[in-house]
Amino acid sequence: MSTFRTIDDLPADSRVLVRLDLNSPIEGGEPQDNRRFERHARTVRELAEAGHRVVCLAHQGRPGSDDFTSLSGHATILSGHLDRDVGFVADTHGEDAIAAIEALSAGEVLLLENTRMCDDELPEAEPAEKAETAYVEALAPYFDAYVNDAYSAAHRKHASLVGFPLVLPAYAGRVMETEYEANTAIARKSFDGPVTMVVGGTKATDVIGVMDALEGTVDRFLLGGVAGELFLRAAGHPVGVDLEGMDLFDDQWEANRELVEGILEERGEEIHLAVDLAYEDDDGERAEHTLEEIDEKRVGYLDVGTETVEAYDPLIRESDAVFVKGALGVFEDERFSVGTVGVLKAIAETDCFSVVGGGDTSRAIEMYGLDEADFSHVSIAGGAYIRALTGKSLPGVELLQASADGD
Ligand SMILES: Nc1ncnc2c1ncn2[C@@H]1O[C@H](COP(=O)(O)OP(=O)(O)OP(=O)(O)O)[C@@H](O)[C@H]1O
Ligand SMILES: O=C(O)[C@H](O)COP(=O)(O)O
Repeated sequence: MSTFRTIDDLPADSRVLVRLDLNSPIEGGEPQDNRRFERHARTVRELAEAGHRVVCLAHQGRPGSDDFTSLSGHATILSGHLDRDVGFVADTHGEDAIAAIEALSAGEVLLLENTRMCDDELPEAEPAEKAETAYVEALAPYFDAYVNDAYSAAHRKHASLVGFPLVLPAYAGRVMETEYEANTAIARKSFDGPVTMVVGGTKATDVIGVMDALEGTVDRFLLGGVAGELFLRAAGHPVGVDLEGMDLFDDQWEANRELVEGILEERGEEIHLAVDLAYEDDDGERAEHTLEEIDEKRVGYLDVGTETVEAYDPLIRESDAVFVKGALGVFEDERFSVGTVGVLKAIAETDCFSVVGGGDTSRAIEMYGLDEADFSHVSIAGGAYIRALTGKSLPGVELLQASADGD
């Protein structure tokens, strides 16, 4: 484990400023409950039950985007998970925020307004600069400690993530601890048997970068999704191209072509590609093509095929560790969930160390009735998970370590 201080080390009766990541899908203007609330509730509950005064910070969306909203609905959802009131004030650091902070009693919880509604939060800048913003200077004097629980945002150098830990003693929350442990395992742990990575999803550029960075760490990659088709294209199969109206493959192919061809040529033995692919036929049913049958891409492929799942299954079962980044198909449609659910089931049935990352992909676990307890860790991080896999440190994490070292 790192040299963080954790919330176990907090002095009694602290006034604690806690950074959470409650960034959520927004539907009809309302945040949708998801794993992030449940996970962060554990940290907040512990702090409140220990008698600290707990003031939470979080962001939602980016200025100008449709999901850039107030956090009032987030307070309601968090409150439901905690089974205790979460006060909300529609102010980031002005008079109303300060009055609400001052009115807080031991064990009470307050959520301040979306950090990104404060001009000082964005853009990214060095911690020393962020520590001198009006935002940090206005809030910090009201607190004894800063807790960063927002592992999934810890790759951002925003004021609420890097400013406060410079001016307040900083501690890791429970989510920060567990995410850090699991997501850096690929770099820190050594495994006796094969290490496998399941790679899919739509963000091919990201995952291909991960594959490049993990040379020598991962023994084999099982591919599907968009990245899988790009590798098949590099192997000479006429897939991985955009059909009319599609915008998934060609740009990512241009951006990654050399890398994909290089990986395939130099590390081909590590790369396992689909042997069949699934599509929607004219009757709206799932249908499959073997690679041999594909002489031209005529349909959009939405999943790996059944034979591919059969080929991947034993490779997973003999692994000592499996990391998942991205779904093997459009699992949100049950007809095209075979690949994603097939590999997740195989992982769940083994004792291997397993991490499932990516907000979209991890949703398949509850959608298809799998038990989260059958995985070592289901990450709530997207970009931060990618960075951890590629061995990069996160500014928010570094500052927690620096804060502990400075004592
Ligand atoms: N062949 C495919 N064509 C189109 N979409 C696909 C295909 N295969 C998988 N997907 C989609 O990929 C999505 C999941 O991958 P994504 O790249 O969003 O990664 P993630 O790691 O789960 O999420 P995030 O990085 O956003 O946290 C799923 O929603 C699925 O529908
Ligand atoms: O949802 C996330 O992945 C994090 O909250 C980071 O959000 P961002 O990409 O808008 O910084």
